[in-house]
Amino acid sequence: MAQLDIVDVGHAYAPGAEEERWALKPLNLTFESGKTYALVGPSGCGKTTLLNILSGLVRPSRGRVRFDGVDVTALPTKARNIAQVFQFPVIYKSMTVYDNLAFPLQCRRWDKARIDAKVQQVAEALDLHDRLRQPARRLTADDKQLISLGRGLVRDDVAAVLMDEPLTVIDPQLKHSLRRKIREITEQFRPTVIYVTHDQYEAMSFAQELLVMKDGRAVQQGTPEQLFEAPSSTYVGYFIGSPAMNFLTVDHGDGPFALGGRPLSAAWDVPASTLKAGEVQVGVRPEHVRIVTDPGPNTFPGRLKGVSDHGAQRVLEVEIAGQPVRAKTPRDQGVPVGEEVLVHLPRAKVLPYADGELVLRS
Ligand SMILES: Nc1ncnc2c1ncn2[C@@H]1O[C@H](COP(=O)(O)OP(=O)(O)OP(=O)(O)O)[C@@H](O)[C@H]1O
Repeated sequence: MAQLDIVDVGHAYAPGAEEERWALKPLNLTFESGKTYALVGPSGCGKTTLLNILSGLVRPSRGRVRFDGVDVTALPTKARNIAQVFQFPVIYKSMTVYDNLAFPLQCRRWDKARIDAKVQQVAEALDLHDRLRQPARRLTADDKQLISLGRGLVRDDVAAVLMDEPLTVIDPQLKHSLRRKIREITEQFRPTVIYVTHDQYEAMSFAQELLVMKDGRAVQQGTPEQLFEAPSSTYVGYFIGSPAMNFLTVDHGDGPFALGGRPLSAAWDVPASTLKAGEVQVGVRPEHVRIVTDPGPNTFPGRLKGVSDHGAQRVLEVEIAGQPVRAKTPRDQGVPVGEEVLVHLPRAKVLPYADGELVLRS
């Protein structure tokens, strides 16, 4: 498996377009060997363009693509030695499951015994070992998608596995198990994986690192935990997490922040001199918001506006100083009686944002 480097790569579909309108603004990225990455963001943010630049389907308007230090920018897809899994499973319909998995190795002229050992190993991992003699066309869509992945994994020399929304056509009830299966397999075989999805939950539960994209830019890269605990912008805070992060506009003068006339402390102090005139917000995840019975620091009177069920948890819709706040609480905690509630925002989990960007600890 290879390390993939994107060096000052940018792309415009319309030649001559000004850089601000490029589908992918010039950027530098490293995808380390053996790690799983998810490119995540709303439709049109440039995920597929970046993936296609890695696969060679799109030649970037600018910059270089390197696999293990070798410049592959000018190489076509088939010379890059990558495996691809698309939205729709790609299988050889007339072949058995065995032959689908064996085909890439036959093309590489492996001997029969070696092919057999490798196909058996990968089929075991995919849970397809008892269906190797079946025609591949008879399998369900999720199993066909596993074959697409398996065809990449049988090759020892594959540089990376690129997946573009591989769960799109899978039945909702099978998505969860297929995602778990793909994750188990990638942990076992440790390929370099770049996985494109617009679904943040899919990205968070699959990848070791996420790259959040917006308007052709990579706005934050980090582990699921880093993106959850410290979104670098309100955009990432809204995009990652369910429900989204709460953002509350606060008053700020020379002293600490205030919400509805009461002091509100953030995880770190932000000197007033570092804040420009724009809007200042604090962000706090619904998972960290607490409904309490006693007044205290960072505790605000609120009104309970609604309750919704999220499986094992409930989401309480509260209003503090006229602003909506969501609290995610375990189901067994019960629902407060009456409309008047006290809401605690734990200081360590309250992050400061100015003009939509996280204010870093100075
Ligand atoms: N072949 C193309 N020709 C012209 N413009 C394109 C082409 N492909 C993509 N674009 C534009 O480039 C931008 C980025 O598209 P891209 O498909 O990379 O985004 P995406 O995040 O993968 O979105 P989606 O999830 O909808 O595929 C969009 O504005 C899109 O309309």
